Parts: sequence; C-alpha cells; structure tokens
Amino acid sequence: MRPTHPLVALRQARQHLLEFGHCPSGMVQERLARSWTRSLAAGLVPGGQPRATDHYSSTALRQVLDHNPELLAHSRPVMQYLFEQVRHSQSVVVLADRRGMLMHTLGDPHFVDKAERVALTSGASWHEEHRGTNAIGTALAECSAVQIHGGEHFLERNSFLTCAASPILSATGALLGILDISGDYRNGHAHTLGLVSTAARMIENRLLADTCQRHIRLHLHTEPEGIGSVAEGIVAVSGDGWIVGANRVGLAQLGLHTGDLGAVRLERVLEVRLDDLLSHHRRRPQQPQALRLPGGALLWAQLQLDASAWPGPAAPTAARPARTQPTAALSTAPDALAQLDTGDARWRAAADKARRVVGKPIAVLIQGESGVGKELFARALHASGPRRDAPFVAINCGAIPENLIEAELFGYVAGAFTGARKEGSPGYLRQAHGGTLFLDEIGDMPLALQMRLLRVLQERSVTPVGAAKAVPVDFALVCATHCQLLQATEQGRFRQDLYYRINGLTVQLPALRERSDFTALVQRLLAQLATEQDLPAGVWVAPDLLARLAAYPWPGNLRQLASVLRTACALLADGQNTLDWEHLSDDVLHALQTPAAPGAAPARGARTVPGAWPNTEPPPAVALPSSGQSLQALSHAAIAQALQAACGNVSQAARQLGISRQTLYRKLALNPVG
Ligand SMILES: Nc1ncnc2c1ncn2[C@@H]1O[C@H](COP(=O)(O)OP(=O)(O)OP(=O)(O)O)[C@@H](O)[C@H]1O
Repeated sequence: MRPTHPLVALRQARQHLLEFGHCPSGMVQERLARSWTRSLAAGLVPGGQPRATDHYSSTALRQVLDHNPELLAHSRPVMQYLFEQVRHSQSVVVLADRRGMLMHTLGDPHFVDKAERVALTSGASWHEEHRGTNAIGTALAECSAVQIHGGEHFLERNSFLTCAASPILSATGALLGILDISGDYRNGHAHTLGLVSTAARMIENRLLADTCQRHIRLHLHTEPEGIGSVAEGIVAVSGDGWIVGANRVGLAQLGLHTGDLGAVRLERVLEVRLDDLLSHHRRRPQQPQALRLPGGALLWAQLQLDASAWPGPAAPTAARPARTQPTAALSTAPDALAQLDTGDARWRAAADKARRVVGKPIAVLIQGESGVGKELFARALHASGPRRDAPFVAINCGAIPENLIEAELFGYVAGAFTGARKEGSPGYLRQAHGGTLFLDEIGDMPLALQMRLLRVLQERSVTPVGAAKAVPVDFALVCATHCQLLQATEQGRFRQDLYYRINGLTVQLPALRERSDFTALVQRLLAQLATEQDLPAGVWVAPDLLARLAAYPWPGNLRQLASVLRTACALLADGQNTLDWEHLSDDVLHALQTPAAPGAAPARGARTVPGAWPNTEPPPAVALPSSGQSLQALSHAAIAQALQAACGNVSQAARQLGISRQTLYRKLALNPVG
C-alpha cells in the first residue's frame, strides 16, 4: 500500500529513531519501524553509503545463477510480461535470490542509468544489512509483500525510488527469492504491489508444477471457473495420499501451514478418498469435482497427472493402452520414494532408477557416505513395491560381532552352540521371507560369511547353523555401503562373485553438501521434528543462520543436520518459532563460526551460498580449506574442528559430526588429523 502518513510524520519518526534508537509507535507502520530499527542496528547511517560488502563478485553471481536454474527459467517469462505492463513508467523489474542478491533485471532504458547509480544491477545486494530499508530487503526480512516509497527508504540516496516486492516461495514454503518492481517515486502507484504479488504467484505455480510433476496435483477453487486462474489453490499429493506440496492459496483453502506438508494426509482435510478422486478423474478428466471441507464448505477440484509419472489411462494425455498399466495399479501404487524427494536432481535420478526395478528380481546396491539416508531410501523402496506388506529386515553387517553374525543371519537349531536359545532362532534371512532384506555396511561382512551369503543368494535357501536341511527363502535384496565396493574387490577384501550378485543396480546417493535442496530438506526435517517434539507448526531458521548452515560441509550428512536441528528445536523457548544462533550447542557454534576464506569458492560439485557469511566472526582456530580444494578437504577440516572443539574426545566429536565413532576412526585412519 502506498503510505498515507505525511512527509512530516516520516521525518519526525526518523528523527526520533536517530535520537532514541526506536520509532514512537503509531507514527509510521509497524513494519517500517521494525525495518528502520534493523537498519540502524546494522550500523547504517541515513545520509551515508551502503555497506562496503554490498556487491558480489562476478564469480559469486555466476554461482548464484547456477544454483537457481529453475527459479530463473520460470521467472524470466513472467518478468518479461511484467515489464510490458510497466514499460513506460520509468521502472525496472528485478529478481533477487533468497539473500537479496540481484540475479536478473529488465529495465526501462530511461530509468536504467538512474537505477545503475544506486546499483539496481545484477550482483548487487539489496539485503537490509547492506542497504537498509528497501522493498527487496524488507520483503526478505518480513517474508511478505512490501511496498517502500520515497523517504521510507532508510538510505537517503534511495529516496527517489518507489519499490514493490513480493517473496517467491517453493512448493514446500521455502523462500526462494524476491520479485520486485522499482521505479521513480513520482510514478509510484498503489497497484504495483498487487501486480508484483500476482506475478510472484504465477512463478510459484509454475515452479510447483515443475517440482511436483511426479505427484498428483489438485487444482482447487470455490468456483469451477476459477480453476486454472492465478487465484487457484494447488496441492500436490503423493501416490499414497500425503500432502507434500502446495501454493499459498492451497494451504489457506485447506487450513494448513507449510509445516504440515509431508505430515498430513489428504483425507484428513478433504472429505474424499484419493482413490475416488482418481476414479472420477479417469472417467471425466476435464470435469472438476465438488468436494467438501470438514466444516461443510464446498471446494471444486480438478486433478492433474503427468503422463510420464502416471502412465496409463489416468493421465489425460497418456496414449498407452490400458493393459500396460492397469487402472487398479494406479489407485493403489504408493510412491514412498517421492515422499523423500525434496528436489535434488541427483537424488531424484537415483530414485527414478531404483523405482524402475521395484518388484523385479534385481538386487539394488545403494552407495553413499554415512548418514546420507541409505536406509531410509531402502525402506522407501520396499514400501513402494509389491512386497510392502511383508517384513523389511535391516541388518548392519558392521555392528554384529563376527562370531555371532553367522547365527544371526542364517539362524540356528536348538542346542546348536553353547549360549544358543533353547528354541533356536530362524535368523534374519528367514525373517525377511516374502519381504526385503537390507544388508547395511555390506563391505564390513567377513570374507568367510560372504561365501555363505553367496550360496544363499544362488540357491535361494538357507541352512541354519546345526541343521541338516536347507529352508527355502524368498526376499528382495537391497545392500548399502559407504565404501567403493569395486575397489574392495580389487584389494581382495570383498568377493567379486558376491559383488556381482548384489549389484544388479547401483544407485549413488549424493552427500548433503552436494545437494541443491538444502532449504527444502531443513523444512522437511523441521516438520518432522515439530511433530516429534510437539512444537507448534511453522518453526523456521533465521536467514543468516540458514545461509551459514547451507555453506557447512556436513561430514555426517543428514544424520548430523537432523541432530543439530533436533537440539536447536529443543532449545526453543515457549512461543519462539525461529531457530537462531542461540539455539545451537557450543561445539556446533564453533564449527559454524569458522568463516570460509574471503572469496573462497567451494570444491567442484559442492553446494554453496556464496557470501553467506558477511559478518565474519573471530578467525578460526582450524581454517576451512580455500578455493579449489576438494570435498574431502572440506570434510577433513570439519573433522579437525570437531576434534578440536571436543578437546580430542573422539566420541564427542563423532556425536557433533553426526557419525559413528567407528566411521570417525575410519576417516582418521585414512586421513589423520595432525
Ligand atoms: N530424506 C530424509 N528426510 C529426513 N531425514 C532424513 C532423510 N534422509 C536421512 N535422514 C535422517 O538421517 C538419518 C540417517 O539416515 P540413514 O540411517 O538412512 O542414513 P545411512 O546413509 O543409512 O547411514 P549409515 O551409512 O550411517 O548407516 C536418519 O535417521 C534421518 O534422521
């Protein structure tokens, strides 16, 4: 909204702020008062210049562009459309990333010169810390649409501007960036905020359709004619009925918060079963269906399914014969893997590959560092397949003492050995009959047992210890390892014949530092923790801390991240919902407060948030590696920091890193810390 307070009131409020450090209430909008106070606290002076670190290098800009391909791709056409609407009004249309760095601008040539003078150009930071109150920075800080007009800007040099900005959110509610229109304040119009907010909604809807293409999408509106308009709600539902994504309207229509995503089933919020929705859609794909909210209100819904993800007659555009994908299979097919999908392309490629062999007699080998989620992936694979109602039996081959592993795996008959249970034991392999056997850390299995396991897999039967007869077994086999098994076979530590038997299909899960969906993962973990710790929904991480977490190399991967967030949630005071530095334990603080070397670029393939740590803390005791060093070096530095923070206590350091003591010893054996 264009401000209604007169210029005089604005001047008096600013004077009061400078003299007393706060704005008198009622003089200016609360949101503006908060933003001015933040600007003052950042050390800015109204008549002064922006902070020295207000412009990123071209390398940093390139990295930000590389990290946001989907946001850019979906924003560009909308920005072009927006630009056509404001073409002759001396304005620029701007897209900024989630830290306020300008990624793309489209400007009226008459205004571009002026805009460039105040750095409304790619690479400039419009974070409040750098430029004080401004629409981009304030929309980021408040996570809501904002219009800042003329003298409301904190820095006087920006007071010739009028700017309207709106956040762009992901399908899971994570802040992705800011869309803004900035122009000469004399041409300011109250409608600009509505225009920019609508354009941001258009981008969000395109992004949602893209990231949730494997899911069933419900397009919702109170009028059937409203479906397909920018005012529609969109809700993404997994194959087994969980609401996994939504736009803001969709959340509001169903009375949900972003924290509910992934934690609430569709039938809890709409009086309908997913099967019924699908069967209506199969019969009349173009016709919206009327649904009731629990309170009785009516909502119209139309389903959208992607032909590639939902082949068969249910997809309106699918041309496959019904026989290739029976109708019943569509309505019952659960996709537990899709529920774990938070948008990383490498993870998704691994899941897509694995999905194709579910239900087939092909053993899957999951490779990846400790804590990347191999077991969770295996469980989801099991839950997605035809054996999902039978047991999933997980065994950590590295955790069972060598002298017990044979009996534990193959079972034993009564009195087979001293100390054996009187009634004998069927063993894990037989317990998995009909279901899935998950052998974790398969690389740690002793050589002698590898031979016996190979025989079981070849003969599909198991002979318990002390028994004379073999018992038939039938299970799907999924193995996992943190080491390169092929290398272990070359070194004679792992049997080659077993390697080929368990490796029908290998999938490699990316390390957390290599993933591009850090914010979405944090959101997912927080939603789970909110349920686990009975916290109110909507816990989030302060942007600065989030940026710092995103830049940390996470040697313990998701396990470590989950553990840090769990502790932080537990430290939240009543009524607090923002996780910040005060909610971290000291060892984590120490590790995170080690800033990257100035201008340091991450190693190839690493996910980074360039310039994420503008306020450098005291210099590190153990410096992180600088530009060009490998991921191993980053991980090694994090281990060194953790050990230093724990005064050499390996158990404590392992806990902080979120890895087992065994794994830490193994890492230290390979790469000792001085
Ligand atoms: N997609 C995910 N969403 C939420 N939490 C996850 C996800 N993946 C992993 N985690 C968290 O990370 C922890 C470790 O996951 P998991 O045990 O599957 O990893 P792993 O790779 O099998 O580890 P290890 O190699 O040490 O056995 C889990 O307990 C869970 O807290």
